[in-house]
Amino acid sequence: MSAAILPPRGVVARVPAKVNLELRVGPRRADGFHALSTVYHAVDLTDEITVESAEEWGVTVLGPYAGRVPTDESNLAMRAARAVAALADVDEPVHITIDKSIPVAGGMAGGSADAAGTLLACDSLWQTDLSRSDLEEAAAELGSDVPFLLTGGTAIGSGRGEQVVPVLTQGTFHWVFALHHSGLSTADVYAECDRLRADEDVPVPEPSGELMTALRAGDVDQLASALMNDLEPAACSLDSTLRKTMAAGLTHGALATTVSGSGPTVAFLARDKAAALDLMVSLSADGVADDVVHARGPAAGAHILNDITVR
Ligand SMILES: C[C@@](CO)(OP(=O)(O)O)[C@H](O)COP(=O)(O)OP(=O)(O)OC[C@H]1O[C@@H](n2ccc(N)nc2=O)[C@H](O)[C@@H]1O
Ligand SMILES: Nc1ncnc2c1ncn2[C@@H]1O[C@H](COP(=O)(O)OP(=O)(O)O)[C@@H](O)[C@H]1O
Repeated sequence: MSAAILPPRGVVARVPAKVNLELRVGPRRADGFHALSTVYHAVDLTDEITVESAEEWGVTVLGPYAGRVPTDESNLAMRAARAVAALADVDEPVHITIDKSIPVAGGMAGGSADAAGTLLACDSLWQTDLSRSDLEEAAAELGSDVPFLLTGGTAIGSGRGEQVVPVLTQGTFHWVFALHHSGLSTADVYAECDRLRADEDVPVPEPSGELMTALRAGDVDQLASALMNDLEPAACSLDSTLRKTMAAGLTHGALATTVSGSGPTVAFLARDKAAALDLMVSLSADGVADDVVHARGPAAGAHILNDITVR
């Protein structure tokens, strides 16, 4: 007698953080967003999202950054769960537990990552018949970089960042991230970027060929010379400590540095794992960041780890 196939009581998803290898910011559009050309790169610094059937809707956040994440309806994971319930016409409350390692408001899409992981976990828990494109559309409505976190790997983002095309990447790249727990508001950094470029004629951005060549070849030195982020001056203008952090990493042998997204996380590219670990020790000794972590890219996008079918 085959065991009955029980629907899962809970589902666990893992989702990566991201760094922007290239972030070209165009003019602000009529809808308030900026036209972007960016190259996203997922790294194996991850959050784990557990979604379980419950008597009422709720969110719990675990980990070192828990105190800085809302647990009401504004939580991006809760907004994602509500979105799947509405799309699939489901009325079954869930409790969402976020085991968080991705820094909050750090420029690594931490909240967007949780939204992407929860979209997948709820879709699996409720065994909906939503298509991948249904989930991608829901992701784009939750945030401009949420669709990339469903995809993972390395990809070109355009539009406001929600249009994602994967990019062929050879090899593994070793990164060191210098975290600043103060955080920066993404909207404030974009506004500061506009202020700093007020009298410039800002072109519609296009991806650079040098970066694509470096990624296809897995050439870390060519990648180092291709990193760029138009939001870097704005992030540094709002957080004056970033330039000191960036300089320290270069002094200690990082191949290159860039502010991750809207910051304040500072990303350093290392030649290999040994160089990354040495750089972590030096940066920690310098005291130029609140925390220093090593991560590798590219990493997989949001994916289901397992179903919890315990009754
Ligand atoms: C800056 C980037 C770079 O990848 O990442 P983070 O640093 O946030 O991780 C993204 O553009 C962030 O994406 P995301 O955080 O999803 O932004 P959204 O929630 O869509 O928008 C938040 C706010 O950022 C500004 N915004 C966002 C995207 C965009 N193309 N232009 C903008 O001007 C708008 O003020 C918007 O109200
Ligand atoms: N699940 C979540 N994880 C992190 N931040 C969240 C979450 N839900 C809502 N937020 C709010 O979203 C804001 C931006 O979060 P985050 O995506 O981490 O920033 P960034 O895009 O700079 O990485 C935070 O200030 C936080 O209050």
